This record gives sequence, C-alpha cells and structure tokens, in this order.
Amino acid sequence: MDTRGPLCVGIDPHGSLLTDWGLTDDIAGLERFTRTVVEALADRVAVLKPQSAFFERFGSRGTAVLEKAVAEARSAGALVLMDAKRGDIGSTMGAYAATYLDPASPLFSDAVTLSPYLGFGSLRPALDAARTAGCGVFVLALTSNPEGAEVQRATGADGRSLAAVMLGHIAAENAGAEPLGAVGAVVGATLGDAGVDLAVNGPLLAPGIGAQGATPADLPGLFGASVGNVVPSVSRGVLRHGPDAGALRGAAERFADEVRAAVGGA
Ligand SMILES: O=c1ccn([C@@H]2O[C@H](COP(=O)(O)O)[C@@H](O)[C@H]2O)c(=O)[nH]1
Repeated sequence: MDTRGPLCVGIDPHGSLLTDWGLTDDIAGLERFTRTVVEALADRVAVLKPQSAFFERFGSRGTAVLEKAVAEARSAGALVLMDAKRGDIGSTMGAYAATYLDPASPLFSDAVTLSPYLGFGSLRPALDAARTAGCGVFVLALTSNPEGAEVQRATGADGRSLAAVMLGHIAAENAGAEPLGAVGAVVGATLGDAGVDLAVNGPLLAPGIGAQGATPADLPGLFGASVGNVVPSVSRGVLRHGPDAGALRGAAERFADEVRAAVGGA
C-alpha cells in the first residue's frame, strides 16, 4: 500500500456487469471480464479481491478462471485477498485453510475472508495456516449490509456486542505484532458509527465504498485513530467503468486519490 496506494479493488463479475460490458453471461464472458480487470489493475493496485461466489456459480470452469486470475494477479505484484467468507467447524476449517492458505493449492491467496460466527475458536486451523504461510485473514466483525446488525450488534450477558467480542479476539491474535498483525477485521465503510473499539493492531478491510453508498470521506469519522490501518475496498464503483482498461485504471486512481485526500498521512 505504501508503494501502490491505499486501494483494494474487488473483482465481482456480476451477470449485469458482464452484460453492461457487452459480454455474455457465461464462462467466456467471465473469462474475458476477469482477464480485463487483472490486466488493467494488477500491476498498480495494492490489493485485488476476487469475490469467489461469482466464479463458483460457473462450477469447475469458473473456479479455473479464478485460479488463473489469482496466479496472474499475484505474479503482477498485487496482493490477492480471496473473498470467500469461509466459516465452519474446526475440522472443516482445516480444509478451507488448505484451499486458500497452503502454498501448494491452486487457489493459494495472500489472504482470505473468514466468518467467525461458528465461534472464533473454530477459525484456529486457518489462523495457524496463515501464520505458517506468511499470509493473512480478514475476520468479519461488522459487515457493511444493514442486516448484519441483527447478529453482530447482539449483546451477551456482559453487555458486549458479538462484534466487540470478535474484535477482542482479533486484537489478542495480533498482540505484540509490529507494525501490524496478520489477522484483520472486516468493518463496513457504510456503518457511520462503529460503536466498538477498532484498535485491533491489524488491517481493517472497509468494503461498501461506491455502489453501497459509502465514500472515502466517511473513513476518518468511522475509524478514528485506526484510520491509518484501513484497506478501503471498491468493486462495482470501479468495475462499472469497464471494459476499457484506461477507464478502469482512471476510476481506481480517482478512488485512491479520494482516500488519500480523506485519510492523508494517517
Ligand atoms: O461486509 C462486507 C463484506 C464483504 N463485502 C463484499 O465486498 C464487495 C462489495 O462490492 P461493491 O460492488 O463495492 O458493493 C462484495 O464482493 C461483497 O460480497 C461487502 O460488501 N461487505
């Protein structure tokens, strides 16, 4: 992020975007869309975040497109954050860890998103695998969608919200790490007020900028003193400018400029 700027761009091949780009909503369209985004952005943005669901919908052929995109983006110097939001009992988490965090896997990525709502401890195999491979994980804390509050803001007997409990676990994982630990939190940029302590000594992925209505100007108010650790993420807000590669780059650059203007040297 120091050398490439502050932005994460999502690769979300929505059927409607494929159509808007003049592509067919099929495997050929998916392949062309993905190749265009990777070629346009992987040599300049800090992080590319493929949304696994949009590839999985095409079965094994979609997964093959995803594998190629991950390898090409990484070899062009971008960090790849696989947005798969995996979460399951510990023994199954071991298989997810092998999928995304084992360097021998075809889907090996620099980081993966995880859901802790089967209990934070169930994520242990992925936390350990990330540490071993020198990768990261981003754990859902407060998601950008309004429905998330029903679960994440629910409070336990001690009055703490579930999100606060998860953020506490994340902070414990990162204790003592310098400059930051490898366990990040997902905190939606749309939230307005987090209402919890975001000082987890790890990166804070902030999706929701662009199509979901948040802007880079929202980041300082939401993240306060932790704003310097934020990885702002935009998908459709950039992708809707395609298929022209120059227009995609221009859109990503404008968002990056807006983030710099809002966050400054924080
Ligand atoms: O809280 C969350 C966690 C993940 N996402 C994902 O980010 C992108 C957002 O896409 P936009 O087009 O920029 O709205 C998408 O892949 C979501 O699954 C999120 O939005 N909120």
